[in-house]
Amino acid sequence: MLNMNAVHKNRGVGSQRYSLVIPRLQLRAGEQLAVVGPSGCGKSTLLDLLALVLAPDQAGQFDFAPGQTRTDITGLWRTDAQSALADLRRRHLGYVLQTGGLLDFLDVRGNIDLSRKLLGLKDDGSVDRLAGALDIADQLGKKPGDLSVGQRQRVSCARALAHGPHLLLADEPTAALDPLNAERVMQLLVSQAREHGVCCVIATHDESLARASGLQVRRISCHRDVDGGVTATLGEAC
Ligand SMILES: Nc1ncnc2c1ncn2[C@@H]1O[C@H](COP(=O)(O)OP(=O)(O)OP(=O)(O)O)[C@@H](O)[C@H]1O
Repeated sequence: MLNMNAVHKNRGVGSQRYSLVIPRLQLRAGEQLAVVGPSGCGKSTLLDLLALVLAPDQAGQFDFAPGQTRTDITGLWRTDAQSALADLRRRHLGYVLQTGGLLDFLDVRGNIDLSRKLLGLKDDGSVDRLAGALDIADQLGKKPGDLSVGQRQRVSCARALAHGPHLLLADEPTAALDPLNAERVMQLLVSQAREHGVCCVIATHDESLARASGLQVRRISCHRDVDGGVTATLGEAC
C-alpha cells in the first residue's frame, strides 16, 4: 500500500542539521507498526512524511496505493500539487495527535464525525459504533474540555478512524496518559485498527508497550556526524 525507498529529509544546517534516512519502508494493508526511539530522533518527522504534510528532500521511491491506483508522492511534491495531496490526506489518512487536537467548539459527536463530514459521508452509524467500542458512548454530548485526558485520546482515536482511512498514523498517542490509561488506549486503538483492517503506524518512546500491544517494532537510531549534525536512520523490524 505504501512504498518508500531511500527517502531523506533534512532539517536545520551545520551543527544544527538533522537528517532522517529511511532506507526502506513497505506498508501492506492491515499491517501494524510501531516506530520507537528517544525524544528528538525523528518519529514525528517520519509520521509527517507519511501524512503527506512534509516533503522529502530526496526519494528513490515514495508511492502510495490506498486502492487500485498507485500515486507517485514525490511527483506530487515536485509539482506542488497541493490539492491532490490534500485529497489523499482527507480520504485515506487518519491522524491521532499526542494531545488529541480536538476542536473545543464541537461536542464529542461533532469531533468524531468531522472527518466524515469533510468527505460528505452520510451518517451510517459508524460514529456510534466507534464511540461504543472506545467506551465513550456516554460522552457524545460533551465538549472536549469536559473530558478526562484518556477520554479525549479515545475520542481522537475514534475521529481518526470514523471515515474508514487506509492508513492510521498516531504520534505518541499515549504519552500524556498514566500507565494504565496508556495501555488501555493503545489496546483499543490497535484492536479497532485491526477490526477495520486499517494499516497503522504508531510513534512511541514506549517500546515495551508497543510490543505488548502486538505491534511490529522498528527503531530509529541516531549518530553524530563529523560536521556536528545528526543523522537518524529507520532500522528494519527488530
Ligand atoms: N521545524 C523544524 N525545523 C528544524 N528542525 C526541526 C523542526 N522540527 C523538528 N526539528 C528537528 O528534527 C529532529 C527530529 O524531531 P522530531 O520532532 O521528528 O523528533 P521526535 O522523535 O518526534 O521527538 P519527540 O519524541 O520529542 O516528539 C529534532 O532534532 C528536531 O530538533
